[in-house]
Amino acid sequence: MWKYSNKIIYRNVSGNQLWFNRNSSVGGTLSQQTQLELADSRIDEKWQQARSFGEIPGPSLLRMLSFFMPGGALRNTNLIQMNRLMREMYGDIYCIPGMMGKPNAVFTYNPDDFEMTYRNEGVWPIRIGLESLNYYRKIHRPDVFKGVGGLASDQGQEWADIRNKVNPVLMKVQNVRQNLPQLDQISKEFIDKLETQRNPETHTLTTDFHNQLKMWAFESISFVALNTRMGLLSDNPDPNADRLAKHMRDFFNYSFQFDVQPSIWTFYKTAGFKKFLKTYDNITDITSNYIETAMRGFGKNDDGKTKCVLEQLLEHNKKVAVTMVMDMLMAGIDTTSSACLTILYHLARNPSKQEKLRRELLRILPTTKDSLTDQNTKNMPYLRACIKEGLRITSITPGNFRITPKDLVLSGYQVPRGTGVLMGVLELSNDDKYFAQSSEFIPERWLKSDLAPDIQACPAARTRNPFVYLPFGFGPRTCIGKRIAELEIETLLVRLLRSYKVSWLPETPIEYESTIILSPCGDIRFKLEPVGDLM
Ligand code: HEM
Repeated sequence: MWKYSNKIIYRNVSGNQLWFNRNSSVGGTLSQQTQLELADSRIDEKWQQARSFGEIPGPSLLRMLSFFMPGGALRNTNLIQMNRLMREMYGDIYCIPGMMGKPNAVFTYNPDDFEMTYRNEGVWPIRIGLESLNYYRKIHRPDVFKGVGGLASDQGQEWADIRNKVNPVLMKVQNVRQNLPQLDQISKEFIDKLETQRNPETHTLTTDFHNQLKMWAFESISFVALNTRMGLLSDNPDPNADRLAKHMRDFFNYSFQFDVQPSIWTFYKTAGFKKFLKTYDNITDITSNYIETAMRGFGKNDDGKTKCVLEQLLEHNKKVAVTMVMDMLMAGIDTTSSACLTILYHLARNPSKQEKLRRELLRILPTTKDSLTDQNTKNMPYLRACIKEGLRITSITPGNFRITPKDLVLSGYQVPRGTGVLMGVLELSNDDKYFAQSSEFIPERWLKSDLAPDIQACPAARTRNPFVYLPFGFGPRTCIGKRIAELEIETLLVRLLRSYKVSWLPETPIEYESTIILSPCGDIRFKLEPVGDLM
């Protein structure tokens, strides 16, 4: 049982002591929403034998701040570089002191710690997410959201209330797969558009491929969430869809600035933060209008068909539907497009693997005019292995976060409840200790059995520890869009690699910027050479 009481745990870096301030909050959001159990402290033998929290390596608050000053070790680094440098300085477990109302955060690169953290996260895992969104919905616009913060930012019972409602709608494979024909149609239109932007002599594109992929991802997720075609892949997109796409881009940039980077907005609403609130307003207004329009069409001509995602969400109530649709749009564009681009890049750099995959795809779609169906997409083991392998090498979410509701022993240290635990999974999934030849793209490590004489399963190249590969997170709070993302990515990759032989043109590897996810950046150029039909 969770009780109403908070404590903040200060860490005395120079000594071994801990001291508690019971009336303070553990993070602004958390203090309002989730109360950490205040049971007796752990006294079992394992806990008592563990080294104290204060002994975990790591900088003091002042030293941490100095790292970001001119000439400091972490000045101008992105999140990935920052974590790597900190790991070099302090080792596989270190602690960063809490600042600006945030709790202390322990960073760990030990899979046993990941397992311990997830196994003890309870039924209402705490992952502090977009605090700006929580502020917007609960404090700035209670008139619209009436106390609902949404999946990404609510905690405790409030989070569980929404999650229980939307799990059957979004996590049930069959319910999500009913969108296959339309997602396939969207992917076909994407290819048709690429054809108009492709130079038939050089086989290169005249437009920004990453941006086109974002439009595909937007069109796909908005169809699933709103049952509406936005027309973003056509020459005449709906003007509101165009505006929404722009606000979504702004949301991503602002969110990095105000939710990830240190910011004073919780104390003082800067002009930049006010613009962010305006962006949230625009997204809310446009999304609500789309929902109203879609609702007017429901009930007509449905001929007993399975209800679409939006109709199913509206059956719970409109508040849940508006919140969830917005969350799907905000979480489902950059993630899916970045993941697709990443997997495509690895296939482009590994032509022999791409050829093996194409053999599978030619069986599924002998001609590009054929459609994808439940039947012909059932058996795509090599494609699924390629997707896993791409996300292993570059998990676009490089780590995951929990506030532990229980006292834990991590890597031999006491970690008191209320502490943030950051699990650096990307580093481990690229470590030869866990995946043999970890820098190589070997989809065969994910196969259960041999597919052909030249496609032999190699599970020995894979770690036995399941906590070292978790691109969609773990447990009751795992990504709610996982099924949708998988369906979208599979559909697009089948269409793209069935239509073109893809190669990577730049001399240098793909680069990433780390914002709220890892996003490909810099010189992104592919060569797309058409592949003919079998007959
Ligand atoms: C390749 C694409 C994607 C990746 C790699 C990804 C990854 C993740 C991860 C790692 C989490 C945290 C899970 C945890 O804490 O255990 C998460 C949460 C979430 N994702 Fe995704 N995601 C993707 C696509 C999507 C899509 C398409 C949607 C839209 C429905 C979505 C919606 C969400 C939401 C709403 C949450 C918060 C869930 C909660 O706290 O209950 N994601 N995602």
